[in-house]
Amino acid sequence: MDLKTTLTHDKIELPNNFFQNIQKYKEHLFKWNKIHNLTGAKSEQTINEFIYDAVFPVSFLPKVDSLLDIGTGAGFPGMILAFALPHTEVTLVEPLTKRASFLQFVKADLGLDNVQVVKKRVEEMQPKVFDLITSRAVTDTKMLLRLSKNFRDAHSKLLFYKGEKVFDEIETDIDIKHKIIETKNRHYLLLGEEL
Ligand SMILES: C[S@@+](CC[C@H](N)C(=O)[O-])C[C@H]1O[C@@H](n2cnc3c(N)ncnc32)[C@H](O)[C@@H]1O
Repeated sequence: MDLKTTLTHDKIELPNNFFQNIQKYKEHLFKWNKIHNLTGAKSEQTINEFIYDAVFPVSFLPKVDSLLDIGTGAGFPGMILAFALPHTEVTLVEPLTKRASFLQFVKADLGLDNVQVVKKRVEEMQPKVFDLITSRAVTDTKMLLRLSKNFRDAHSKLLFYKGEKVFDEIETDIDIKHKIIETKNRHYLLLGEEL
């Protein structure tokens, strides 16, 4: 996949320095991933697919001032969204030392003023309301709703990156409005009282 061509074709609005940041991020990820097991995505092709998957929601998300990404791992989707949304304060919560250190290194090296890395489990964070909460490949929807309780109010939106299992997950007692945005490889589950 040629990431730039695909994103330009999809008319996804991105800041001027987005691809510069992506280039540096990928270089760091390749180096760190050789030593530490940061992500299963090893080839450039797979990493480009992960980046596309992370950033695609910019095409349908409302403007948000603050974002919490639960379990960012090596950067998906929170770090990629932070490159795409430089005016959004992005908090990345990740308990594993190596992954949190990598995120902190990327923040420092790329000079990302809008990123904060919290090396904790989300349950250990002080309560605070965010406009948007994201999460990919961490746990099921019911548990994510439980884990995010202290970090949202009636105005907040949640965006969970899901596969086809999403249909089973939303059949259980979820008492919040939702929409599913489907692409070829992804079911984006958007939730919120005000949808
Ligand atoms: C399978 S990885 C997915 C990482 C990344 N979101 C991605 O899609 O590539 C799950 C991540 O969630 C983190 N995690 C697990 N439980 C968590 C919790 N309670 N709070 C915050 N992060 C958690 C793990 O440390 C791990 O890095």
